[in-house]
Amino acid sequence: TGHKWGYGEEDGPSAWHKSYPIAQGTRQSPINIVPEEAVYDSRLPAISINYDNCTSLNISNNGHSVVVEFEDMDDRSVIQGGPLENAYRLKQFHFHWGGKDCDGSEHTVSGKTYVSELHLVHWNAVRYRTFGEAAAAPDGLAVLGIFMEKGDGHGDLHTITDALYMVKFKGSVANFKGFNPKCLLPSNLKFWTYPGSLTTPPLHESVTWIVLAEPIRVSDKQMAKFRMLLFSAEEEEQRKRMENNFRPPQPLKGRTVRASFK
Ligand SMILES: NCCOCCOCCNC(=O)c1ccc(S(N)(=O)=O)cc1
Ligand SMILES: [Zn+2]
Repeated sequence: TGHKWGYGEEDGPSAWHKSYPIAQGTRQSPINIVPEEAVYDSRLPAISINYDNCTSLNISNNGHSVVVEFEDMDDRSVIQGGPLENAYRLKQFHFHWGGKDCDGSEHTVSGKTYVSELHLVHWNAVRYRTFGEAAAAPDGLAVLGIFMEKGDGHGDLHTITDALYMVKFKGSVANFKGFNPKCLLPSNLKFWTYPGSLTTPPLHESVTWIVLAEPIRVSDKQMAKFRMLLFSAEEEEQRKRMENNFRPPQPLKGRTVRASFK
C-alpha cells in the first residue's frame, strides 16, 4: 500500500523524501566509504556465514530489482559475528546495477563506483517475530553488501543470470530451488560496518550494514542479462529497462564506519 516510487526523474531517490521523510534521517544508506577514515576495530569478530542448509524458494521481479527468496522459518541459514549480537536469518538477496559500466553500485569506496552491488538481507529472528517487525527496528536487519566489478564471468553467477529471462516483467515469479548464495561470496570476508537503513522506500533505519571490501567479478554478458529485465509489467504499453536501480550515497551525519582490517 506504500506510495509508488521508482528510479526515474519524477519518482526517483531525490523525490522519495516527499512520501518517506526518513529519507533525510540521520542513518540513511548507502554511503561513500572512505577507508582512511574507517576506524579499525581489532575486537570485531570475523563474520560467520552459515548457508549450508539454506533453502532458496523463488526468483522474482518486484519492479525495482530481481530478488531470490529463502525459507526463513528457522535458523537454517544465518549470518553472525562481526558487529552482530545475534544470529540473523537469510531472507532474500537482490541486486542494484547501472545502465552502463560507469556506475551501478549503491555504496562507493572513496568515490569509486562498481558496476553492481549484491545485497544479502537477513533479519533478527531472536528479537523479532516477523521480517516486517524486524525491518522497522533499529537492530532488526543485517545486510551483507558485495561489490561486483567488471571482469571475466563469475562461475556461479550464471545460474542467476541464466534464470533472468523467466522474470523479465514486473510481477513475474519463477521456481528457483537449490541455489546456495555462499558461492557468490569473495574469498576474503574483510569488511566495513556501520549503522544504516534500507536503500529503498520505506528507508527504515533498521540495517546494520556489513560491506565486504573484496569485490566479485561479473562479465559484460552477465550484466547485459540484468539489463534486459524490465521495470514494467507485461501489460504496460511503454517498456522501461530495469537499470540504474541504485540510490546515491547519503550524508554520513557523524556516523563511524568500522573496519575489520587494517
Ligand atoms: N510493509 C510491511 C512490512 O514492512 C517491511 C519494510 O520493507 C519491505 C520491503 N523492503 C525490503 O524488504 C528491503 C530489504 C532490503 C533493502 S536494501 N537495498 O537496503 O538491501 C531494501 C528494502
Ligand atoms: Zn539492496
